[in-house]
Formats: sequence, C-alpha cells, structure tokens
Amino acid sequence: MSKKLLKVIGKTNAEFRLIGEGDKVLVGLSGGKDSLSLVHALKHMQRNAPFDFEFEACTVKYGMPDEHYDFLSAHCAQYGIKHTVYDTNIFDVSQDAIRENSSFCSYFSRMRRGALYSFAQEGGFNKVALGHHFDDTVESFFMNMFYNGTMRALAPIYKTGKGFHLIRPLIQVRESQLRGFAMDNNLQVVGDEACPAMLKDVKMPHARAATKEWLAGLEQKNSDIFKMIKASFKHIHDDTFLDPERWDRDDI
Ligand SMILES: Nc1ncnc2c1ncn2[C@@H]1O[C@H](COP(=O)(O)OP(=O)(O)OP(=O)(O)O)[C@@H](O)[C@H]1O
Repeated sequence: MSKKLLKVIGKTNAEFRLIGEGDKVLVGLSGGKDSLSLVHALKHMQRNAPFDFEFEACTVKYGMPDEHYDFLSAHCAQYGIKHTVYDTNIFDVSQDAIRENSSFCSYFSRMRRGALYSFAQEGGFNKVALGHHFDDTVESFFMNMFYNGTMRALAPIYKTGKGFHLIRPLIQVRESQLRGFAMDNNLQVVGDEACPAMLKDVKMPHARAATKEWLAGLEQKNSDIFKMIKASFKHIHDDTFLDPERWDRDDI
C-alpha cells in the first residue's frame, strides 16, 4: 500500500478518533476494491499503530444462485484476517418485498446493513467499518442536495444506537487511490456480479452514475476541484443558509 494512502488513513483515524486501544472492529467486506483495501489498511495499522485493537471481516451473502466467496475467504486466510461469510435469505425475501421497477438499491443496502449489524451485535464488536471513500461522500452530498433537498454527507463516525459505532476509515481517500492499490497488487475483486439487482428486472440507479460523471467532467476542467471540496467540507459556515434552527438569535 502506498505511503500516501496509509498516511491519509492514519490521519483520518487520529482526526476523528475512529479506532483506538481495545477496539473490536468488524469490517463489512464486499470483496470490491474499497473494502478489500480497507482490510489491508487495518492489517497495516494493526502492525504499526501504537495501540492494540482486534478486527475481522464479514461478508453478507444474499442467498443468490451461484454466489460464492471462497476466493475471498482464501485471500483473507492468506493475510491472517479472520473472515466470516454470513448467510442470509435477503435475495429470496426481496422477491416479494420489492415491486418491479422500484428502488432496489436502498432495499438491499438496508437489508445488508441490518445483517451486518446483527453479526456485529452477536460477536460483541464495538465498531463496524465500511469502505466508503471521499468520492462516495462527495457524490452523496450532491445527490442529497439535488434529489433529496438536504445538505448532508457521509459521517466519518457515528453512534448507531445498537451498542456500536459505525466508522469510515477511508472517507478522506480518493477512489482512484483505491483503484490504484487494487491494480498494483493484482487483487481479484468482486464486481457488479455480486449485486443482487443484476439478477432482477428493475430500474438501475442513474442518479449516482450521473453525479459521478458530472463531477468527473468538472474535475477535468479544474483538477483541484476535489481538493477544494475537501477544504469546504472542513470549513462550514452553517449560519449562512436558510435553516432557522442554525441561527443564534441572540447573536443578531
Ligand atoms: N455483501 C457485503 N457484505 C459486507 N459488507 C458489504 C457488502 N457489500 C457492501 N459492504 C460494505 O458496504 C460498503 C459500501 O457498499 P457499496 O455497495 O456502496 O460498496 P462499493 O462502493 O462498491 O465498495 P466496495 O468496493 O467495497 O464493494 C462497502 O465498502 C463494504 O464495506
């Protein structure tokens, strides 16, 4: 893993106090480049950080036909990472739960999150880590603004109310850095074939793809744009908007 990538992850960990002494962390491992990078980054952190923590990985299996994660378990075993494939019937249940042409992405993501949380609770983990990166949070920010009418991004850490925190150690890493890591190391990654929606006759989510494309176009014209967005995410003047709750009336 490049020093630059590890430095960003270490800095994020310190800045938002994500993982510390005595933590027991469960990593949601899809097998995609992001969560695979995450387990390797945590392995590095475990060897080098001045604090001790435990972590293991869990892959939620949807119960689709031909859904196998043996190579992922073998990969984890090779690097001494404990990995569990958590069997669910999410795919079967979804046949009734999702109407044709309705939003499947949020459904599967919600169900998957529920399964991961159950596994975390059963195993006594105090943190659950996901592989979201900086491009994800920027896309979510603009999608929330353009399609949901809210200003929110993806939090680096939050308390779930289920007895553990959800953390995103890669939240300041660019997606291209993770793609580079996977390619440089010839990692076999799980792609879209692991997405249950691929087997269903439902609408594909265009909003994220469109937002990604829009941002890529902007970055082509101004290569500093993501640096500027990151700076702006750290300098929020929340009393300059139109939300009355953000105003301190005594101050005006
Ligand atoms: N089947 C799964 N089992 C466990 N965790 C998962 C699974 N699918 C996704 N996750 C977790 O949720 C995060 C966000 O999921 P999403 O589908 O948006 O992934 P992604 O952006 O394609 O990332 P990745 O490259 O890790 O698949 C992943 O990075 C991973 O930590």
